[in-house]
Amino acid sequence: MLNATEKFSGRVGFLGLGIMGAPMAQNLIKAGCDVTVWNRTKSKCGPLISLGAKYRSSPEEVAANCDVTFAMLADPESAIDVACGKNGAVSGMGPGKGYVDISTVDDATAKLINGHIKATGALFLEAPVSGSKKPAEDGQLIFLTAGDRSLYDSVAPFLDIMGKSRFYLGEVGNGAAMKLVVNMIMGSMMASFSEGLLLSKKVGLDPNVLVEVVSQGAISAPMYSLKGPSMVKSHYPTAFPLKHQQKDLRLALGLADSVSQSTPIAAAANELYKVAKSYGLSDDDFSAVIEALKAKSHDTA
Ligand SMILES: NC(=O)C1=CN([C@@H]2O[C@H](COP(=O)(O)OP(=O)(O)OC[C@H]3O[C@@H](n4cnc5c(N)ncnc54)[C@H](OP(=O)(O)O)[C@@H]3O)[C@@H](O)[C@H]2O)C=CC1
Ligand SMILES: O=CCCC(=O)O
Repeated sequence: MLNATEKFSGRVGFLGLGIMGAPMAQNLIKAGCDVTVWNRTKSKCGPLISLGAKYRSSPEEVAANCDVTFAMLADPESAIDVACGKNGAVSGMGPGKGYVDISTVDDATAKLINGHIKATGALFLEAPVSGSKKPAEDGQLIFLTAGDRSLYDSVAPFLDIMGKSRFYLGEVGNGAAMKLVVNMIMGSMMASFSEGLLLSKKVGLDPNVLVEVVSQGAISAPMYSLKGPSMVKSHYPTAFPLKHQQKDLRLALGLADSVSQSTPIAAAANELYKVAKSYGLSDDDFSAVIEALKAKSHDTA
């Protein structure tokens, strides 16, 4: 089993090589880690194999051949399937091993996977991340972890390759909850920003100037400066897929419901993302939510 003094010497598995998983695994390889990859669509493993990664043909085989296995999957369904399904990672786990799920899921999913992993004698850590495609490429992610403290300590050197900071939040479920609260705020912020861009244009202002004004004041956020100029041009190059933002709002609303917390702004934002999905924008960046508002006001400019 890995420990903090055996920096980078353990065998590391990585399941899920999408927008986030691929650059995260790449950073581990570039740092000299012994990485074995698997992805549902095998072709995405190619570039990482070229960089030195090993390949195994199922999550089970990856887990069986690695000390610690990371998973970065789309949603609760895929996270459960890859961990607990046929030839899933659980089948290859056992005492001395660890499973770290980085996917954004709800607390019930994190607890379910934790239960299956722990039943094998292995350790479990949930570790969803804040930060998008570029921070993943730059090793600047923020890890929101919870679960087995000893696994957290063991994998800290790997988290530090992929990220700039890490939080340990205690019981399994707290990582998912923190991530969902953060993304609930983010989804509402983007919906509100979209309304502002369209309103500024409708009243004859230059939305590019609005972006500049916002960037200099108290509501400045990197997200606005980063996405605003493209949104003005109706360009939505995908960093965080809109379908995932809507999934996170849906899960956050479920979390709020479970504790009878009122979240009317997030609920309204969720409806907008659902409209955007119905327009075929699921795989565009989540900033494409602005298109839902354009259609509502019959403004296609
Ligand atoms: N993009 C971002 O900015 C961020 C995303 N996240 C979260 O990270 C996770 C991954 O995001 P991202 O990389 O952007 O997403 P992508 O959609 O790019 O990648 C999703 C990954 O999940 C795999 N997958 C999907 N369904 C299944 C399934 N049924 N069985 C097996 N594998 C499956 C995909 O495999 P395949 O290649 O075969 O489709 C792919 O590897 C999500 O939970 C997202 O919410 C968190 C922070 C930032
Ligand atoms: O889950 C996606 C988060 C994107 C970000 O934090 O920029």
